[in-house]
Amino acid sequence: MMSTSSAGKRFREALAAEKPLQIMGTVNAYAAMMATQVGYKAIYLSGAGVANYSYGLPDLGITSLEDVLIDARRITSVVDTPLLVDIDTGWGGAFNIGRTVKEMIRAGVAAVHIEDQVAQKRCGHRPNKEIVTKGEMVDRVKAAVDAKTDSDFVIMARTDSLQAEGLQGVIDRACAFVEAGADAIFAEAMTDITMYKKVCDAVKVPVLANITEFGDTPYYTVEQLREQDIAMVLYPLSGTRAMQKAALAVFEAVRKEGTQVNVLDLMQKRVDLYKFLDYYSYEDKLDALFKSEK
Ligand SMILES: C[C@](O)(C(=O)O)[C@H](CC(=O)O)C(=O)O
Ligand SMILES: [Mg+2]
Repeated sequence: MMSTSSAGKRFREALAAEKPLQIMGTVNAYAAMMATQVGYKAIYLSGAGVANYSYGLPDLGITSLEDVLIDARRITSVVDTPLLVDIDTGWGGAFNIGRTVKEMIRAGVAAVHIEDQVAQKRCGHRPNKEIVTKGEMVDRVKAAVDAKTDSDFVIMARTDSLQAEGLQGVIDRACAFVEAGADAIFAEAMTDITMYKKVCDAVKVPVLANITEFGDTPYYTVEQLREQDIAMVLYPLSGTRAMQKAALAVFEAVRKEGTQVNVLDLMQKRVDLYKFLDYYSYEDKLDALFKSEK
């Protein structure tokens, strides 16, 4: 049963129900179904995920609004779980950002995060990131907030400023973005757990911690982050990275050994696939249809 309440409202309900809210990255519709059935109350479409795995491109601001919308729509078509989407820098000036927000809401997305990097952005956990001025990012946030057609839709402002401006820069920016109407803050690439509390204390909106792998942030637990007052924990690509590693092992084994028998354990079984897809109920309907035609 698809829900009738707005996706933004469902995201806010999830935030109220779980602290910190675990947000699991789901690179495609099927991953979204699995994460939902495992019990995640919110899911995520990663910009890096779309670029890397849907388009075979690095996460450098090369993909566009429509590229991300295609993947977002596929997810919102099959699950009600509120979806947070990475819109990078919003893909342009104020009018572009406004259009991005409206299209995301139309696509059934619950929340987006927009960041203060230059258009030619990098992954948040890479060196030499360049950021726009606080004023320019405030304009981005205002354009995003202004474009909301659902007041419950969540605009999360991400700041990549730790590298260039230190923690004080992060805090100053976060406060300015909240002032401009941001509903939540994404404190990107924090390097020490105590930084989170300082950001949370400075702003009165929910703050997200990105616990991505192989980056600048240690693997803080939900428990540790709760103590810092963090409201959301993001795992943008955890399942996806595991999928790629398993697939590579299978590709290599079949090529080398001429059979897949030694890598079957890396694969999801047909019965499990069908369970997550609710395949059997489709088959039952099909059987009933054919029977009634006889
Ligand atoms: C969250 C992120 O923006 C993403 O696109 O998933 C990336 C994640 C990553 O590269 O590990 C980021 O942190 O920049
Ligand atoms: Mg990203």
